[in-house]
Amino acid sequence: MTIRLENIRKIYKNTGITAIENFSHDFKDDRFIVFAGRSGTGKTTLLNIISLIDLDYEGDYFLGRRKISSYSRKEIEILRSKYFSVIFQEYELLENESVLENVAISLEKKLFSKKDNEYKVYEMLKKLEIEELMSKKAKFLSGGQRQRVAIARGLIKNPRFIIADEPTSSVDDISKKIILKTLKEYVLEDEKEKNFSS
Ligand SMILES: Nc1ncnc2c1ncn2[C@@H]1O[C@H](COP(=O)(O)OP(=O)(O)OP(=O)(O)O)[C@@H](O)[C@H]1O
Repeated sequence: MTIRLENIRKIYKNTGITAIENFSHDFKDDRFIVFAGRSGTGKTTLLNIISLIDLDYEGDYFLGRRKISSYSRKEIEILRSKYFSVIFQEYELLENESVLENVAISLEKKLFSKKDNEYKVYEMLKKLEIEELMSKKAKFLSGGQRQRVAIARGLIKNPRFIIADEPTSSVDDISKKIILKTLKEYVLEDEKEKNFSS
């Protein structure tokens, strides 16, 4: 599946700032893409548009063959939760819940038994090297561990697209390495596993 952006222009109405001007690109779902650029060049703005958080822009956005603007708000919400996982720098966890609960929350509970869910979470935590923290409450975790929990939560629902805005900017070096390795492996792994075909 491809995301196609055509002539995207974003003006923040409150300030009149043009954050994106005439941006066009095709994004394939089997690529690991990094946006680099000076502060204020529109990276976060673009990620918000791609992940269907910001719908207020000019230009066309195609998800697969269909234009996003042809869907209702409700349908867009469903698309967002089905196809995207978004990971921000300021990760929000349920502080009084365990790591297991924090990650399992994004699984479709009705599809699996509790035991199956636990196993899936365990396997994902293992990839991020935090399986030993499974029963620990979120409030007792370090910054790097918290971000790894957020990544596990994003990946376990098997999204087509994972959008991460500076996911390693405020974590320790070991967490940084593990996060990048896991994200790359996820993107480049066999396509067959992912949510339905394009
Ligand atoms: N909510 C907003 N309202 C008004 N202007 C905004 C808003 N968010 C961003 N901007 C402006 O849009 C431009 C692009 O900002 P954006 O945050 O997308 O850049 P960035 O490349 O992600 O920056 P950084 O690397 O510092 O995170 C900037 O000039 C910024 O001031």
